[in-house]
Amino acid sequence: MTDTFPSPAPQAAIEITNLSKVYKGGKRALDNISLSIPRGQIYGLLGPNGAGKSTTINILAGLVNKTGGSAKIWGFDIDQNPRNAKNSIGIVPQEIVFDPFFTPFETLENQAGYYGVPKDRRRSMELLRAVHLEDKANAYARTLSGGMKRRLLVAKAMVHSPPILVLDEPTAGVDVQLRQQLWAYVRELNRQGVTIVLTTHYLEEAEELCDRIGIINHGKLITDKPTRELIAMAQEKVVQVTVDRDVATPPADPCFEKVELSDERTLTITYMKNRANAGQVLSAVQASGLAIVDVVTRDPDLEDVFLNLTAAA
Ligand SMILES: Nc1ncnc2c1ncn2[C@@H]1O[C@H](COP(=O)(O)OP(=O)(O)OP(=O)(O)O)[C@@H](O)[C@H]1O
Repeated sequence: MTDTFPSPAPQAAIEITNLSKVYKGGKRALDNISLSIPRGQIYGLLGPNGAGKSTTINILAGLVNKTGGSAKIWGFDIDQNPRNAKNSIGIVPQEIVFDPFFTPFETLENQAGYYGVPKDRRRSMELLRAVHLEDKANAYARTLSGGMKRRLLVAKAMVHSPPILVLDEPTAGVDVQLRQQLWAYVRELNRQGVTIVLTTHYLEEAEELCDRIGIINHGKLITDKPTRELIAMAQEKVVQVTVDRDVATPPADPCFEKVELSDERTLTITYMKNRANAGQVLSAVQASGLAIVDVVTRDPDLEDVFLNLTAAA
């Protein structure tokens, strides 16, 4: 598939430089964002409600006019080369919008026509199969469930075989099983060389899927790092220690950030990994006269990082 993509094949699939957006009425939705999304990755754009994620994507889609900065899609500047920029990207919007009187097959054929894909190069049935809608090919779109409509939107975004697929909150309202199917397809596209950009509220989803994550808050990019590095930034660690007898008052120690009694014999201790390590924490428990029977640790996850970063910004 990759060799059918438009050239040049740049290092960055998307390059955003000092991008700003002030809406009519004065709302500054994006404040000087610079971001480079590497080719071939699954990139997650995260942020709380109203952070500016959809604004960023809508600028790339040509649906919202930026008020400052520039953006390149697959090396094509969205102002200087809008046609090639548009042909290089497929966008799955947050809102479900279809003409309800067309069937899924017709919807894809119409979209292919819009992009000027010749009839012999169209892949409508193949795409419907890929998103598990083959048996609905000739049903009216209005009879599809919400999850089916969303999968049809993904197929619709891929009719012109773009090298970049952007999904704006693709799994909102999609049940767990369909979500898994959707991600399996997205992963498959990525394996075929398609760069994926997605926005999501589901941190677990981003953590599981994305190679790299950018976090936007109040229109500013507050971090942009490989997922693993981001998770390593979480400083809070939690260790649960089961001891050999009932405890009335939990022990105190300077290396504990917080200590709670989860039950009579279980201490839940939070410590900062830049200031203490598990060995020190356990020694402190033993030094208080308690013998340790069991230890369970919990690794920090993206949620910890996200909360820390968005609270600090
Ligand atoms: N057409 C508009 N006119 C004025 N303000 C807008 C418009 N669209 C969005 N905004 C504002 O710009 C800010 C960013 O909105 P945006 O939709 O980009 O955020 P988001 O990160 O996608 O949020 P969500 O996850 O809720 O979709 C918000 O404060 C929003 O209210």
